Amino acid sequence: MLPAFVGCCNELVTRWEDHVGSDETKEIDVWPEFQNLTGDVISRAAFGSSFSEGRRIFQIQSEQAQNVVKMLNALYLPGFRFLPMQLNRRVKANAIEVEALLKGIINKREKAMKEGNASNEDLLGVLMESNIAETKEAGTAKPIMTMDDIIGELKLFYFAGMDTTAVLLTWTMVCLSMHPEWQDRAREEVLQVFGNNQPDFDSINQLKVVAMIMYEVLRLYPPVIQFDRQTYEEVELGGVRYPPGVILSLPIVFLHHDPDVWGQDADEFKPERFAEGISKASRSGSRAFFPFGWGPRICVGQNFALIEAKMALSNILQRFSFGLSPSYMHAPFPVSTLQPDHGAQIMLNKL
Ligand code: HEM
Repeated sequence: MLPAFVGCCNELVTRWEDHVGSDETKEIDVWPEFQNLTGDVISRAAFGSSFSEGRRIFQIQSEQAQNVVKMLNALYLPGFRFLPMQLNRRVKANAIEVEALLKGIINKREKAMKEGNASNEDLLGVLMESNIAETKEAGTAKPIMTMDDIIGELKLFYFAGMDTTAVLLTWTMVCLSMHPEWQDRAREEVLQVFGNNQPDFDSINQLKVVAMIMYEVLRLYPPVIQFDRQTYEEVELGGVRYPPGVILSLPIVFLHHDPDVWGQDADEFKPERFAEGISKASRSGSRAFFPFGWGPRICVGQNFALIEAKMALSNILQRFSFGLSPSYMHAPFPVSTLQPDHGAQIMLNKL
């Protein structure tokens, strides 16, 4: 996965350098930039050499997420989604195109595996190899994971892994623009650890200030603002008995802003609260901080996301200083993730 991170981050900062050119300072909307970055990273990590086909998939998946939000915000009428309205037709056409693209990639890989010249270093390779191994172990002719299962897993990785990390990076740039003293501290640390060399996997964990900043951004602007659980048997919670089938919502964003847990300065950007780790940051220990969920279904991509975000931020801090553009309007808005409603316009200065 590391070459995917390094290659994509380098492309991003080189493009930004070209964008600033010989000007002293130049505006850029970092929100679509980070969507492209995280889409590229997930495409390379998932599909390796089929990266350009992967890119088309993430464009469609992004559009699908917006379409779903449009549908949820529309007046609900039973059966409405089956009518041949423009939005319904678009959603259906998108779903067909993604399935066809994914089937094409999987078939190509299957053929290459049979011919013995496929790499299993990407997610698709890992999924297909483990499927073959598990099917052999089970001694059945029918594969354990069907084509539809593999397609479902790949789609999930796009949905789960792209916009989430893009919003983390976007709010980090916004917060560091609003708090230049933390931007300076982060840059100092990055330069101390990496100098002007390419940030590498082994040393990324030495970044303590950057980690504190990322946690504080994840607390204030959790990319996923709530998650749900459904009771499968009768349970008692906080003195209330719930029958099976009840959906319970955990509002991450409210808990992350609760003054009883975080103190009266709960709404302020103060990365120093994480100086001694997550468990000492709040009055409730680590129980009040769950940007990646909790329990057996906790986010499987959390390390992937944090390494990717730290690597991208380190590359940016090595080359640029930045601040908010006068055109920036602060409007966090929950779409499928907590996104900047009017973009995130940042003024970049080459160092
Ligand atoms: C800052 C970035 C990210 C955040 C905040 C985030 C957050 C979350 C949350 C809250 C959940 C639900 C957990 C639960 O129900 O307890 C989740 C699930 C998941 N995430 Fe992430 N995620 C991020 C990045 C990623 C990345 C980069 C990937 C893939 C490479 C990924 C893959 C997944 C998958 C596959 C699931 C479903 C796990 C399951 O149901 O077992 N996520 N994520």
